[in-house]
Amino acid sequence: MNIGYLGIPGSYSETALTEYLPAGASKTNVESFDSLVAMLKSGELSHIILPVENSTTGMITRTMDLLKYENVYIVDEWYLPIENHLWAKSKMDLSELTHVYSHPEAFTQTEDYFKDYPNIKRVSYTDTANAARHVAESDQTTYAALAGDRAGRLNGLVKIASDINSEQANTTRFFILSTKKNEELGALSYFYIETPHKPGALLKLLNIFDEHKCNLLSLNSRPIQNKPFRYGFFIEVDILDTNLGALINTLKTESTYHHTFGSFNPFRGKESP
Ligand SMILES: O=C(O)C(=O)Cc1ccccc1
Repeated sequence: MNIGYLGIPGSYSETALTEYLPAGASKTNVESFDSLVAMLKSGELSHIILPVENSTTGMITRTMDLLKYENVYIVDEWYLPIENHLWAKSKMDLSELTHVYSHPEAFTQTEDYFKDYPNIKRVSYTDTANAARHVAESDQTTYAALAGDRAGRLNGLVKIASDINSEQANTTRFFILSTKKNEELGALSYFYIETPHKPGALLKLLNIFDEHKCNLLSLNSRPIQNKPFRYGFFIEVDILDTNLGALINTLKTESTYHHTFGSFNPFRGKESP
């Protein structure tokens, strides 16, 4: 098992993967979400880990949108509590700060904090750990990185602002994906479905879940590319009392496009060492 993750050691994806990693599996660092999906499809990686949902900001569309039309499946999930900190080369006053480097997802989670610092320029970087490395290697003492503890410490930086998330309980959910479905059924399933553009189409779809005794866990609508103001739906359900095969067959009758991301078991928490 060779699992690809975004960034370099210390990134949130790598931290989640280090906690998740099954015995004997290896980690491969990759520069972008697109490359991770491409390397999974080509067979270069057997699995990838992607951040997919955040407790503060909801579905992470920049990853989920990459999966809609691919034959990839969710085999497991992991939850990582995330504290974003500001890291610089040395102790400094926040008023001296000119640039903050980070992954866009970390900026989304800390939006409120930066309202008080309108002069600080936020610069997108490949991942939070690479942003920390960039600040460590730069000559500029007015630069900082927005990143987690491991990224800051691994790059020898100094914390200048601690836990600046907009919400206190900030947790990110990760999916572990493969091109092979789990052989055994898990308790959860996840779908992406496009319906005919007709009155009642979504209602018909939701009725199917009801008829198959599925507890709906989440529903997110996303614009369909090149079809302005038309939407597809990501739907997550509990399938404990459901015949998944029968459910999928019925869903197909009411959808113009349908992908089932297999089924998987819910996160049970970190095992104690
Ligand atoms: O940039 C990282 O460290 C990542 O792994 C992406 C990310 C950023 C913020 C929250 C979760 C994942």
